[in-house]
Amino acid sequence: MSVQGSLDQQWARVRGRLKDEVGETAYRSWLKPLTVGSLDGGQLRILVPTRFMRDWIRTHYADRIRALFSGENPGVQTVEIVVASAARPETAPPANDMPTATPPVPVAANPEPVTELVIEPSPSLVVVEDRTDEMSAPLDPRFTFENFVVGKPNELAFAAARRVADAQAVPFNPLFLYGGVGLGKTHLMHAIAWAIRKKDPSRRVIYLSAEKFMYQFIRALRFKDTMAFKEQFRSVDVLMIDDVQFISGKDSTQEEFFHTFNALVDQNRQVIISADKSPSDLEGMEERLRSRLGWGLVADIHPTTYELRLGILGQKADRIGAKVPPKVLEFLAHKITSNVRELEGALNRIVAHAELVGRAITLESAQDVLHDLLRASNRRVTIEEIQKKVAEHFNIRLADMSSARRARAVARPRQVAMYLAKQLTQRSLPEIGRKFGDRDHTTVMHAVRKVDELCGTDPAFAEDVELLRRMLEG
Ligand SMILES: Nc1ncnc2c1ncn2[C@@H]1O[C@H](COP(=O)(O)OP(=O)(O)OP(=O)(O)O)[C@@H](O)[C@H]1O
Repeated sequence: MSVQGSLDQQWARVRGRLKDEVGETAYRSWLKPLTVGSLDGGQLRILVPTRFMRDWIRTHYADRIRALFSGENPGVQTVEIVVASAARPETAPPANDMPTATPPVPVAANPEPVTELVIEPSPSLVVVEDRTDEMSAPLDPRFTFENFVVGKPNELAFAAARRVADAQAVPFNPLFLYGGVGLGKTHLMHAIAWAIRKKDPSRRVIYLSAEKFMYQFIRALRFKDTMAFKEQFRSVDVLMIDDVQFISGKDSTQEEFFHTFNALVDQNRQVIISADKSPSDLEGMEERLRSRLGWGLVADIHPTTYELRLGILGQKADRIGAKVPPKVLEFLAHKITSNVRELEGALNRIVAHAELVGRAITLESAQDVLHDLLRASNRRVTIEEIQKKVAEHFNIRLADMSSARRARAVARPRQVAMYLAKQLTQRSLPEIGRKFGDRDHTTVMHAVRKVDELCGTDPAFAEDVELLRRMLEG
């Protein structure tokens, strides 16, 4: 037998093993179109029909191909994945990624721009309990309902997600979750998938980002495989598409999505969508799609509050078994207000640092570790901000910063705010006095002295003041 002949045979065996390992769907999508090229000085060339397949295979399968092939043929030391028209895909895709004079099956009036064709695939397609589909990546095990901290800003979205997960019949279609970056949309979607999976493993749930939906669609177009694409998406029980704003302005993907969406809703299958904006605010989205997206329940996730941030930090610290003093958690909840992802990142950094240096976490160490982060959010602090933070901290009304009330519960926080205004701003005593309900500069002076004195005698009070100072100045 020729060398090529035996390579072909070895490849056939390797492919058989790969098929068993990755499953029929992934095999058909990615591995079947590959052919074996030459073996030269230990380097085996595997030929793929397109550049994006090359990149995907390199990232996901090249190591495995090498391991299996060298088992068949010890002469194989490395595997190189190369684009070559010699590859023989069953579906006969074009030889490269660039558009040909007659592009494959342009189904919509406005074909996608060419750049969409080279979007890097990544394994974010998750098919829960569809065991035949090995394209699936696992759901994030941390993203469960149990790990989701509920507060005012997300209670509606949480309740809606729970309802969808628990209901026997489709309660509203679609469920549309929207909110800013890092506020828990993906977390809730995964939580729904986990809950459904637990309750009824036979239900087919697909979760994927709109970007991957588009990628799959374009790939199906290129491989003239749109029937399989449609079948895959229209036969599910629950379809979740994350970050749907991604397909704004992508007309043919929108078109396909619209049909998929309608087909599922018509069959009373649950559709769950997330986006960074409400359906009516999704620019670049066809009117009929926008309107359909708003037909079910639209639930927004608001920016976090201090209480929610503190709750999330507490839960997260417990979960990772880290001993973080409450003051540090409060400090973080005050300082990192952008989104939950950053909040978690900050906590992780502090915990990792403490473990590394073998020291307990303190307010000082936290501040050191997060120096860069805090500096970035650092601005010149104003008296108004000081008043607001101090009022929040001591749980009094902001109006009492300027009111005439003299009860200790109000007067003491007011003094603290004056003290901090003196410390943290360039304002003179009379200026500060004016901001606190037109008080005299001697009142401010007295407040500064009083707070100084209390800090010397009452450690808990000193700690409070220090915490506030750090929060305000970063
Ligand atoms: N209420 C919450 N309780 C616990 N963890 C949360 C909560 N909200 C968000 N998180 C966590 O914050 C991180 C970011 O959340 P997620 O990825 O779901 O955000 P997103 O809204 O999908 O953001 P993006 O718009 O970037 O996709 C995740 O680690 C998630 O677990």
